[in-house]
Amino acid sequence: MNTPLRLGTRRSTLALVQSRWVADALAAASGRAVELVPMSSAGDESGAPIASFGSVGVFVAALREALAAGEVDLVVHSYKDLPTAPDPRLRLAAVPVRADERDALVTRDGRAARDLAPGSRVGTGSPRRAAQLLAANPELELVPLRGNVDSRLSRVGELEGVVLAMAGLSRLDAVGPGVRPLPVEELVPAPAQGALAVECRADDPLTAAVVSTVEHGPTRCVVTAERAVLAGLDAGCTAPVGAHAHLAGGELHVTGLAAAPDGRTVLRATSSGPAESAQALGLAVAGRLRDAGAHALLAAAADLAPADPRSVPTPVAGSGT
Ligand SMILES: NCc1[nH]cc(CCC(=O)O)c1CC(=O)O
Repeated sequence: MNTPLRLGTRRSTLALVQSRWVADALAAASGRAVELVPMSSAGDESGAPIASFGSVGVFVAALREALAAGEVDLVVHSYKDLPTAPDPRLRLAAVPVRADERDALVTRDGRAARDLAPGSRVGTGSPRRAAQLLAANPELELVPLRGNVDSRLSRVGELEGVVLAMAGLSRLDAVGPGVRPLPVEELVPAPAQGALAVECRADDPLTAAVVSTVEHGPTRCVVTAERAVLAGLDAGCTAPVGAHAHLAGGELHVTGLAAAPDGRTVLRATSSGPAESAQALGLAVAGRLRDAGAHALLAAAADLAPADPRSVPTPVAGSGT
C-alpha cells in the first residue's frame, strides 16, 4: 500500500510550483506518492497590505495550523518567509537544495542600477532591497510595491525597474533579457532567500523520515547561518537586514548587512569558521552588527513603517520581501 502523503500548499502560482517540485523530488527519492492539498491563507485572501495583519507570518500560519491539526502531513514554505521563532509542534524535516539566492533588477533592457537616470522609479516593498539600491544610486526614487511575481513584473514600463528574487523568477520561467541578477556583494539577499523549508509534525517521525530524503546538507548549513544573523538581531523578514553564507574549502563564510532605509548608512560584518559552527557564526555576525549600531538603525526603520496601512499604495495580496 502506498497511501499518498498530503502536502499542504498556498495557492499562488509560485507556491504551487515550489510544492510540485518538492512533491516530485520526494516521490523520486522515497518512492512514496505525494498529493498537493491547496489551501488559502489570510494573506492570500485579503487585498489589504501586510502591515494590517500584524506580520508576514500570516502566509505561514494557516499552513502550520492545518499541519498541526493533522489535515495535511507536510507543508512547504519559502524559507525566507518563516518567522525566526520555532513552532514546537513542528519540525523542519528537510531543507532541499537551494535555488539562485540572488536578487534581480528587472528593467526593459537589463541595465544596472547605477545606469538608471536620476529620478528613475524602481518598485520594491522590501526595505532591505530599497536601502541597497539607494546605496548604489542615491538618485533613484523607490516606490512601494507588493503583489505576486507576475503582477510586479507587469509594472516594468510604467516603472523603470522592479526588484525580485531570482528564485521566484526562475521557478516561474520568467528570466528574460530584462532580468539582471545582482551579485550578492552588491545586494545582500534576504536570509535563506531561494531556499525552501519542508515541515512536518514533531510527533510524526515516519513522515519526517520520508521527507528527509530531499534534505541537502550544504543548503541547511548556509541557511542556518543566515537565519542566525536575523535571529541574533531580533529582526523579522521585513527588516532592512540581509545575510549571505557560502561554503568554500570546508570553511563557512557569513556576511550580514543592516541598513538605514534611505541607504545612507549600511553596516556590514563577516565571520568565517567551520561549517559545524553555522549557528554560532551567524550569531557572531549579528553581534558585530549590533556593536556597530544596528539596533538604532533597525528601530528607526521600524518607526518609518506606515502606522496606517491604508496609506500604503498598491494593496495587492502577496508578500514583499
Ligand atoms: N516575500 C515573497 C517571496 N517569498 C519567496 C519569494 C521568491 C522565492 C525565494 O526567495 O525563495 C518571494 C518573491 C520575491 O521576493 O521576489
